Amino acid sequence: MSDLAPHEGRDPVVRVENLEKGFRRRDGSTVPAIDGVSFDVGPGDFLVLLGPSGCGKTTLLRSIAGLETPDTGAISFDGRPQFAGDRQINVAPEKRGVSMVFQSYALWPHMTAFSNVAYPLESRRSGKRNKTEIATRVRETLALVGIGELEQQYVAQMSGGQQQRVALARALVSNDSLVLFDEPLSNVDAKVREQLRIELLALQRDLGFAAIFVTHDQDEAMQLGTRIAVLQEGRLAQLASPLEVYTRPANRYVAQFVGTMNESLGTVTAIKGETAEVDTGIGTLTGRLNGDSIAVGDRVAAMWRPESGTMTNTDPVAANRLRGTLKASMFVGAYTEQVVDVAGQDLRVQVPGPNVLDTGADVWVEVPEVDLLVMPVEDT
Ligand SMILES: Nc1ncnc2c1ncn2[C@@H]1O[C@H](COP(=O)(O)OP(=O)(O)OP(=O)(O)O)[C@@H](O)[C@H]1O
Repeated sequence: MSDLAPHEGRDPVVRVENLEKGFRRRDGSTVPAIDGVSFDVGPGDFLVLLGPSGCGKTTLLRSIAGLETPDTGAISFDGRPQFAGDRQINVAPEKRGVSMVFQSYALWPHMTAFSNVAYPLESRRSGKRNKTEIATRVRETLALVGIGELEQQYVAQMSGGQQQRVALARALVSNDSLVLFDEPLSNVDAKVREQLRIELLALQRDLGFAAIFVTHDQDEAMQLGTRIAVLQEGRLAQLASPLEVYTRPANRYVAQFVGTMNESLGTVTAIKGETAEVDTGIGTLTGRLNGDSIAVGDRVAAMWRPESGTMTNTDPVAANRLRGTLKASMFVGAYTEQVVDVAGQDLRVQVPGPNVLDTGADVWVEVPEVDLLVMPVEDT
């Protein structure tokens, strides 16, 4: 899959073309960590690379930073080649003019916040700035990420959240047009993580840099990304807006990985226009075709999201009525997550407010046709 598009006459901030990178295993086999990936990142884009462990996110990000050398393909920044396999071009990381924030912070613990943040300016562009200019810029940046008062504190004496703010300041201090993030929020607790996400988005919008952000956390991807690239064994399974990835997943792998899906496997018994009827172990389900070339007799997955279903104790009239027993009810605050046993399969339904039915009650689950996706099963 490719996502190269013209950007109104100007070069994209990042262009990745047909990138490939394999790692040799001890047994002599090769793992294709990046397998023919192409995409553009425009000015101000926030691209999230999402996927499970081992799908190639970090290798792709490190290749863009210049910390990993791809086998073939090309990477350019603003039209300037950084890597070109066929032309032996491979610009050194420190010459690429990008900043990176790591999961491990990668700070010097026995140096102050100020010294850590000043480092890129002193090492990379010392010729252009004098000491006073550097100090002003460092202080501005520390204030920007909310730790102006900690400038003389040693990093080793800071909380995880404060250290990650120092790492963020160090990435922003050079004012690069591209900042790369490798799971930067996974070592801080849930509340701090949430706060840092909000601040990061505001900073990115205000400063206007393009971001590429690696995560395996689909909530984080949905919250941060202007676009999400879902990776599957080194390939791009889908690259689209969070809304599109959620409502029109490109395949079953994406549907299963992003958000929660109820899934019943079955066989197509009829197709009418964009709608298919599927014979499943829990009854006949009707939904939207989500995939090319699905035919009668094909093995498919009927999938729908917990918030698309409704649960009642009276027989509904519409299609996709499923009779079951309320197995569990979990009040989560904004909604109640219901688990309904339908012919031995646990289905999840989210209903607003608290539950009014007793566990063990006979219930009906109803799913609108438009919210049920019929997907091929052979492509995962
Ligand atoms: N230095 C290496 N030597 C050999 N194999 C490697 C090396 N680095 C990565 N791999 C392999 O390449 C594949 C992609 O790894 P990568 O770290 O990019 O995945 P990831 O999606 O970032 O995973 P995680 O979320 O766990 O960091 C995996 O199969 C991994 O085992």
